[in-house]
Amino acid sequence: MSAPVIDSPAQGGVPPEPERPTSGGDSQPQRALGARALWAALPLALRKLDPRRMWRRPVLFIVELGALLLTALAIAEPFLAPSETATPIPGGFTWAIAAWLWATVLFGNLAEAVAEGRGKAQADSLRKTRSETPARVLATSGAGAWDRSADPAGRRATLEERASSALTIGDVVLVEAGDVIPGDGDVVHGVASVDESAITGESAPVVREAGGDRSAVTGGTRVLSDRILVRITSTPGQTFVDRMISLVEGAARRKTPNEVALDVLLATLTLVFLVVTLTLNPIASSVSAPVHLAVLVALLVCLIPTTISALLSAIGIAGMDRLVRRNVLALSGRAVEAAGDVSTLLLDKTGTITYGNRRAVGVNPLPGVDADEAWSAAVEASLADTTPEGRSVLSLALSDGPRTASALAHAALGGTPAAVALGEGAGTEADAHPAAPEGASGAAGDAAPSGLGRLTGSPVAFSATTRMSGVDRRDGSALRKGAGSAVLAWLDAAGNAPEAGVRSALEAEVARISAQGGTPLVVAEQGADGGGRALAVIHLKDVVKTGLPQKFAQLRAMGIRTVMITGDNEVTARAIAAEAGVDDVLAEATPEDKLALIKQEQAGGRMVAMTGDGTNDAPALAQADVGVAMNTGTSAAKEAGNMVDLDSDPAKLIDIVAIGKQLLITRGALTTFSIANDLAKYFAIVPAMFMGVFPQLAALNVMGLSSPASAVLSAVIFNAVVILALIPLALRGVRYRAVAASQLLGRNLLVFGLGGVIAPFVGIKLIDLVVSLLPGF
Ligand SMILES: Nc1ncnc2c1ncn2[C@@H]1O[C@H](COP(=O)(O)OP(=O)(O)OP(=O)(O)O)[C@@H](O)[C@H]1O
Ligand SMILES: [K+]
Ligand SMILES: [Mg+2]
Repeated sequence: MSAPVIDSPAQGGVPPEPERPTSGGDSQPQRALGARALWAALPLALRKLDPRRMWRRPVLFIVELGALLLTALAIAEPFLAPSETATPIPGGFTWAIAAWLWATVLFGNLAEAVAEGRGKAQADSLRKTRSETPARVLATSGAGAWDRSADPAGRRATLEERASSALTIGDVVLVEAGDVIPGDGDVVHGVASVDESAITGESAPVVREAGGDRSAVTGGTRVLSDRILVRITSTPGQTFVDRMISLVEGAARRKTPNEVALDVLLATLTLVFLVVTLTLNPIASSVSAPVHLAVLVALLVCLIPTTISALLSAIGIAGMDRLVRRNVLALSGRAVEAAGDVSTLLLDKTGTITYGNRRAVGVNPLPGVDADEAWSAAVEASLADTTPEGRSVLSLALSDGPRTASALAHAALGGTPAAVALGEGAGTEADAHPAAPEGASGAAGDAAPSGLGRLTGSPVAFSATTRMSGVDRRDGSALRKGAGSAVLAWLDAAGNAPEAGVRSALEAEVARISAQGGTPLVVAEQGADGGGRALAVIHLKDVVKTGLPQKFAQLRAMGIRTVMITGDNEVTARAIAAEAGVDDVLAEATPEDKLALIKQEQAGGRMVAMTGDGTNDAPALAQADVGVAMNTGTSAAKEAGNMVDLDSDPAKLIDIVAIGKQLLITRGALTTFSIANDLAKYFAIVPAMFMGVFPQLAALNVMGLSSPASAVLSAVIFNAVVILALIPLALRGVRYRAVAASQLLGRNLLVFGLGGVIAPFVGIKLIDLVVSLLPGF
């Protein structure tokens, strides 16, 4: 819990944001914003005074120029002939104003520096994961070594030791239990449990495996068991951890379009006040002596919106930092803002709503098909299927299938070229399986693609668009397994629609599996001569993540509609949707359908968030306003989204939306406060400036300030101090509560608008009481 150190006057009644402990990524136990944090940020704040950096913040840049000008004037003044001015100026006045203008700029820089400094400790601990590790690179040229369709020569792969910093995209490295993964990549062979705590802070190991939606691994994490082949997908220096570091340090941050727009508005306002101030003397010259330069600059600085300009970037950085503390990496500030306005959340099913560990648990023959034939077809249709689902069919057949199917599965699981490269004997799995006949393992010398044992023909890989996988046999016949509708359409197209009896049995089986939330895969065969039939239904099982219904109810209360979009069939989708508690489902969706749905929602003016993990979700993640990729997902998904959730928790969007809303509200509130504040300062300074000339103006001196010089200096001091006082609020954020936006707006206008008007009157008066003690003021 960060303790509010300085309470701003406008903050009354806004309870501090409740902060939960996060599972990890937060190496600082406390982020209390005390004097220590401000002190630690001072060097950076001083470096930010460099005009080459300053000009990006035009309002503060004007203040810096004013400070420079008055410093020069203060130095030169003793050597200049005294001239009469409208305001009586005591000695040291110019110095005092100049000093407080420097303080104003410094406080503005401090706000940004403190915000940036908060990620420092985490960045340092992330840096440790980037240490150099030796990598064992597969020396056979590129893909051939592990590609199943490669020439059998690929089996003679050798390993070459190389430094992790010398890896290039496309290298395939061998990583074994105990090794640190040398770079970001996708697992192309094998399954391993991986300790990702260095990045996620979560100590439970995660499973990473080839082929599916859980294939991405991050450099710097450690393999705990087994061995995997990883194809490197990013060059050293541009890895996920590198991006994380620059993110938590705020180095990668760019102004969001909204911030740019606000900046332009504030700069325009500044320009207007600049013109007003510059024309003051020429206009007043007929009735009055000129206004002293220090008073003019003070007036300008008090009128321009310094408060919000100083705090603007800190508010944005703090929003991203709050996400990091909840283990969400926002890769763009724009996404954080968009999150505040999200009204629809689309979620992928497998791996997002479910754990994504979809495994075959049964192969059920259809009427007229014997078990042997059904299982063998299921295995054969999975021989070339590299997805975890496909491999799970082989493992199931190996352990539970009839003898022929089991032997076939055994042949396929042993002796792939990749397995040879890994040093796996062609009989690793056979040892556990006595039924495996001699000679079934290893496919060397076979005419078939190496390692695929009995696969004679060309493999048909799974795609989310066809929703099928299988094999086209040499003799012209073909096997397919996949979504019921897809396989039936495949049979139908060749005039092989199953007869009524089979069809109803098939439908009953599909319905039975679907009703349990399982994924049914129908296996079918078509001969070269035209005949064809459905053979079996494979039951894939997955588990819904816990605690989702309550979380989705919370999203509903926030006005966000949740829609699950899945490639799975309607019944399965509905079963899972009911269990998870989402509002709506779109079933049998192809990647194009997902994309189209997002575009359609966006066309209706709605902000859309999407969470997903698969490569087939990537286009949708990229199109969504907020695209949250699960950390368990593929590199492509993580690349496409603008946020990554290290905890892979679809309900994380609740936090993301709350933080986005809080960011928008905080910025709105502080903008209101800043502008209301500046108007009030006008009443302090203008009467003071001309009181000598127009005594009637004394009526405007409602605060009863001690002298014109004290009034001007007090206003400048207040203007600087208010920035410092509001830094904690800017970083912590105005508390967001799930109430109607209009209610929130009204309340904030009242608190921050009224507060902004009243605060300077009280503050300036108090400062004036102190300043008036100075001689001459
Ligand atoms: N290895 C496979 N072989 C054949 N068909 C498959 C395979 N894996 C999945 N399918 C079928 O294709 C459909 C779409 O699969 P996929 O996992 O790509 O869907 P998705 O759009 O990512 O949706 P979700 O991940 O939410 O289930 C599945 O529902 C299933 O019917
Ligand atoms: K100001
Ligand atoms: Mg998916």
